[in-house]
Amino acid sequence: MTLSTWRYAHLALAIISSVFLVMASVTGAILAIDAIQEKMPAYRVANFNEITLAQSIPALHKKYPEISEISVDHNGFVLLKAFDSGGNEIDGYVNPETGEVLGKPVEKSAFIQWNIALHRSLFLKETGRLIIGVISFLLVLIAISGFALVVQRQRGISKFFTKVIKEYFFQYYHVISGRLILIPVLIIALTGTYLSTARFQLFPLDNTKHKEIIVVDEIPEQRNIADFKVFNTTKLESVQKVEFPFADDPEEFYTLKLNDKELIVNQFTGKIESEIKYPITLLLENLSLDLHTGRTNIIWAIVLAIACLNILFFIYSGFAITLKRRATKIKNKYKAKDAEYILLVGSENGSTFRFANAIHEQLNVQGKASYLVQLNNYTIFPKAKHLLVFTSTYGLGDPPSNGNKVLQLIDRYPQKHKIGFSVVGFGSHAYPDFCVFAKQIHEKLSAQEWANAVTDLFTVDDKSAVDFVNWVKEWSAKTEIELAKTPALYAKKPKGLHKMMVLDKTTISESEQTFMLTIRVPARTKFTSGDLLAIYPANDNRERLYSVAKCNGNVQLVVKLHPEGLGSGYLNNLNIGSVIKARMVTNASFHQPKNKAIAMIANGTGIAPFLGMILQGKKTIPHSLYVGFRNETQLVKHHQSFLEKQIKQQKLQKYQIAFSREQNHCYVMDLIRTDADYLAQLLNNDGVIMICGSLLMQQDVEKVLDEICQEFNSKPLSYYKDQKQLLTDCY
Ligand SMILES: Cc1cc2nc3c(=O)[nH]c(=O)nc-3n(C[C@H](O)[C@H](O)[C@H](O)COP(=O)(O)O)c2cc1C
Repeated sequence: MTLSTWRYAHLALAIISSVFLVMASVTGAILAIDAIQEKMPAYRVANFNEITLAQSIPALHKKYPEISEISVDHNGFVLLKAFDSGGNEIDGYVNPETGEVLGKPVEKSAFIQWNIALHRSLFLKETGRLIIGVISFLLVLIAISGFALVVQRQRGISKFFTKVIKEYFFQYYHVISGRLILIPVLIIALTGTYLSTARFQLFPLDNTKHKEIIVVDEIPEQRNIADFKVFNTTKLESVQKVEFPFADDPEEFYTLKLNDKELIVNQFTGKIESEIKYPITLLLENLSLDLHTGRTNIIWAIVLAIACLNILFFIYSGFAITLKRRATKIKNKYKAKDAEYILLVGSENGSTFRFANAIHEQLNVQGKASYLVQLNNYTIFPKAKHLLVFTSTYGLGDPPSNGNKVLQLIDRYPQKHKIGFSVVGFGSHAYPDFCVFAKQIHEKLSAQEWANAVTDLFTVDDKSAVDFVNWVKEWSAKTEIELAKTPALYAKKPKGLHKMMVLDKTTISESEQTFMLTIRVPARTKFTSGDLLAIYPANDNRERLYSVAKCNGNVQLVVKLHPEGLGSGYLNNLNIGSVIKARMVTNASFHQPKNKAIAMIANGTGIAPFLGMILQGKKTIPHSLYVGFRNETQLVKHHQSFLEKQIKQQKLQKYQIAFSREQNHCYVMDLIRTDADYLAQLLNNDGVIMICGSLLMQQDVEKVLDEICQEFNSKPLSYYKDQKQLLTDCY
């Protein structure tokens, strides 16, 4: 069967059974937890597996002269029904070796009984049991089709447990957890199905009865139960129930109901008078019950509980995968017969549609008659000038399911006039057959008389917008049709954005092109100085990142307005009270090291994260700052007064400012040179240097620091870099 057939079978079965499966999984998990709990007051004695009936029965008789029955449940608890020598009735769990009463059997709570009824029969009696039986069987089929899908995805049974390539969260964990929990799910499903069939007596019944017993042996004078062979060879663990003889009458016997057979035993001689072996169907029913409920083994009960919860995750993630696949809507303004640009898309999970749609929309905006269609809808396109094929590859270089017929269709529908074509393959180098199906289409089209290749085959690895733009540039140049060439436009839209409000903003002027913004982030946002704020100024996927200071729980940015700057222009246009959509990006490699002396080096807007780090600093840890600006502007004065305040509060040990365009022309490198001794010592004493600002400044500063390290510490700067004593965030 092909991948898509298995996939449709898997999906159809899941849809049909999902509601019942959810109910059965939830109640199943509750009952599995109940089975675990049931074992908690442990009435099972330590050497239970060793005790024989010959040891237990005489011991119990000593304490309880009148015993009617002993039963042993699936937990290994021994339940005694008897009267003691005082004539008191006993009905409880006992120690089988001493007769000590350990506890009373407890009835299942109403809640658990309600769950059992729902799980077994949906409160619909026989009809419900039938439905549950069918659902169990569907679960068997789902597990089998799921197994086949994993085998196909991993390319063979032998690679079943090899690495799964992560495409996205739901797809990845659906496969990963599916592989791990497949066997328990299959066992739950098979045993559930068997229990239902047994309930409806689909297998022939075994009505074997004990033969009529005629006792021929004489009654011995002394009866010694401990010597009965059958009691000596029967351990408690293989016993379900022992029914005791009513009276000292030769017609009364012991009835031993064991796990696999039933025996009638002479109460005077210990002779087995009759034996019935249970039919295999009954043994299977008991085994199914043990496996389905986890009643005999706590570890298995835990596995069952996990498997039930996992079924819920399968259902959720399975539907999330399907919805993602189906989310792609095709909107066409033109009909196939009128269109000049035919965009044929082969896609399994929908991502290739995103790229094709981006081209389709641009052609439409330019008034070109574009028609987007799935590969399998290939037909005659009477007015087509350009055929663009965008297709992914699956399995062993196989087509995606909406493109599995296209190679035959190309043969069946030869176009009637010359058409230019171009093929873009979407695939992943993680798979050995990279973009093989796109190659096949390219070759197929190249062999058609009517087809002219406008470009060579282009390939896109792992949905790379940059790779895609390489094709856009080439096709656009060849056809002279203008298309957007910024990769960000073809990349995935950002997710997880939060609303954030502008609390404060300084203004710019002719002499001051840098401004400061204070933004309130949602209450539970975790961030610290040195992290980045990601904004999307054009409401598309173009992202701009700004290094932040954390001041009183708010984000503080220092931004320089660039003439054509997308991000800086957007931020500058915001007013106090404006709300933006943005997200915080953790920048762990530029977090303030704890309990270490720090020298901070910055130029221009690079001061931003340090303003927060100084505020967050401790009085006992020395922090120093070296910063360079062009001119002494209003904002710089604002920074100065902030730094003075921090010096007074002992959060900052010292700071120095260099102005490159003021009279004395000083650069941040000059400040570092004059403090060489201090910085060399700082590094020697395990301190850290942090640099934030322009890449050019970083290069120059690192050069000077290297000279200092060589001169004072006889070590290169790279030594301290390796020790993580030099942290940088430059742009
Ligand atoms: C199960 C599976 C099998 C894949 N097999 C291949 C393959 O054989 N060759 C390849 O180049 N890419 C392979 N890929 C990667 C996809 O072709 C690639 O992610 C593509 O961008 C998906 O596009 P779509 O979302 O439009 O289907 C495979 C992906 C998955 C999930």
